[in-house]
Amino acid sequence: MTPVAVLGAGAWGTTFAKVLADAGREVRLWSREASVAAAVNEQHRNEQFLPGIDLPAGITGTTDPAAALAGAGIVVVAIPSQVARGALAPLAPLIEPDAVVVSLMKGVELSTDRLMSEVVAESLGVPEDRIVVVSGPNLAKEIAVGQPTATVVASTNEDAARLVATACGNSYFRPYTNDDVVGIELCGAVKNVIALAVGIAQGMGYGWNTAATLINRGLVEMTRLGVALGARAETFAGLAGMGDLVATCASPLSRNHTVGSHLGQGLSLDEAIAATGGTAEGVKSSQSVLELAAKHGVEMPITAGVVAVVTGAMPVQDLGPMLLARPQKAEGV
Ligand SMILES: NC(=O)C1=CN([C@@H]2O[C@H](COP(=O)(O)OP(=O)(O)OC[C@H]3O[C@@H](n4cnc5c(N)ncnc54)[C@H](O)[C@@H]3O)[C@@H](O)[C@H]2O)C=CC1
Ligand SMILES: O=C(CO)COP(=O)(O)O
Repeated sequence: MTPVAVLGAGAWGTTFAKVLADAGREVRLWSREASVAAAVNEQHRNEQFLPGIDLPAGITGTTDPAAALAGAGIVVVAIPSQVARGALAPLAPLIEPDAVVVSLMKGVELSTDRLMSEVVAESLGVPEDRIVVVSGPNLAKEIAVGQPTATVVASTNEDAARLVATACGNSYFRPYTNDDVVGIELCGAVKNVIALAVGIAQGMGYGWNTAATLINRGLVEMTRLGVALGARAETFAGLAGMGDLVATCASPLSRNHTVGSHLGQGLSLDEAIAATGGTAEGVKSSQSVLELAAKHGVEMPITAGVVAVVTGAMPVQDLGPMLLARPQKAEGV
């Protein structure tokens, strides 16, 4: 078995490295922070991004991308979506010619509206049949302590999906394969936007009826966009769609939910992001998701409302009244 390289040693990159190591793989974890790489090697810890978790000895930290990538048959990318292209492009010559590249990222690139599988393929020069995406109800802090969960491993190439599923499946992490890459990626990106909306509502003091309404109508609008982009409607009812909506919209561990909650309590966007810490992808991806929707003539009212709030075009108190004032209609996608 070849080693696995994980690029990005944040909360999820480090946790996924642990998942792989617990599944028996040798893992090289590339970090841009020398202190993180040193702590992984010397203390088997990453206190900066994943505090309190002991990491297996099978994970080696490095700041040298060549050392991480040499001989790696699987390369996992866990870098925030908006900086992924710039971070990955210089690494293209270092990727092994037959390596499978896995995106763990849940966002859509601003200004290009590209999905992360497209960003990875373009920036690393890897063909679509060697790209895999992993998405599901996967809150890093729960998985890092071994709580059971499932995920979806998606690729247009079934062999590549199986390779990655075999590499990461262990006693607490259960992967299901899927060939609907576009659908799985949209699930991951749009659920973050809906989690912002639910967080806002809960921060304003609203309860579970409001949350359930946003989650369910969020599912409808993410499905509508997905179908317009060629995804299968049933993908959105699966783990990466409904499953991750439940996890992200309900858990205080979600950074997107937390940013939303701070906004609902009256903090400014900058204050909400600072008070949350970590990467809340929905803040920027809400804008690229809405642009994608506009290009395809798809209506996404909750996403539009979140964009209006995070761009400062609408006060947070107006989000609910705006959504409820929309014309009545029949239920359905
Ligand atoms: N944390 C979680 O529970 C989950 C996160 N994800 C997704 O994984 C991706 C990464 O998220 P986290 O690891 O949680 O973020 P994080 O905020 O914990 O860590 C971000 C990591 O990216 C690195 N980084 C930032 N800018 C960089 C650059 N320009 N070049 C190289 N490295 C850079 C940081 O050094 C850090 O290691 C996001 O797309 C997120 O939506 C997906 C599932 C679960
Ligand atoms: O994607 C996640 C859970 O599946 C993590 O959500 P946050 O990025 O909102 O923390």
